[in-house]
Amino acid sequence: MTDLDLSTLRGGLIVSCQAYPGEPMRHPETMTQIAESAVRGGAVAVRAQGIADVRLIHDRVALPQIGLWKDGDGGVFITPTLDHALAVARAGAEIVAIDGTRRERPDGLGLAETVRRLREGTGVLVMADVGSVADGLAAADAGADLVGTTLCGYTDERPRTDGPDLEVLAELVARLEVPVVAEGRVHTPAHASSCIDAGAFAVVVGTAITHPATITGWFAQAVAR
Ligand SMILES: CC(=O)N[C@H](C=O)[C@@H](O)[C@H](O)[C@H](O)COP(=O)(O)O
Repeated sequence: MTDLDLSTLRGGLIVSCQAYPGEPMRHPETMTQIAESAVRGGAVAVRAQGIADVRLIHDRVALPQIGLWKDGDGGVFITPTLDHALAVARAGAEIVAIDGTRRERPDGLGLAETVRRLREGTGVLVMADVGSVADGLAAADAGADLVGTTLCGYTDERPRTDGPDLEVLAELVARLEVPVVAEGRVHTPAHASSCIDAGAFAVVVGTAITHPATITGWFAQAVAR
């Protein structure tokens, strides 16, 4: 059962601390150090992937955590089943992020049933990662506590915008009562600020803060002649 007061996240920066399979930084200790650094920088919460990372960050970082478990990289892969979600909750995440699209889930459960059973079993809050306005409306109907624009540009419903998908963000903000979190391709402080201006409840930044290989690539490209 979480006693997280969501208002502590309002208007704040959430830092997503993730490394991908095969990468040098893919280690719970490393991701925990990144999360500890995010605390120093003023994050209000962190987001982390994988049971070992979620557990260690829960033990060591005194901030609320959005946990997820990525399984696979195509189709429904962000905490794809109820069992994945229960495991993330048991590892200590106060908020569990799950795929919140309208696509069929690998365990055949609907989103509403997944949300209900996850919440009943653990008392966590549920963040639905969505790829479109239609997804977001359906996820709120299904009972999600928060809706994130995380999957906009990663399903076939939206183009992959250069920067956050402000159009989906603003429309969800206008149409939903639950908090809408901006996530995905927030690459600069100006992007983050524009998400808040569009009404985001909070802004998640991953790559631009915690993924040095990509950031290095941006700079390498800028100096290339
Ligand atoms: C689509 C997908 O798999 N998104 C993942 C969700 O947890 C992460 O790989 C992203 O890094 C995260 O959403 C933050 O976004 P960005 O790294 O663009 O700031």
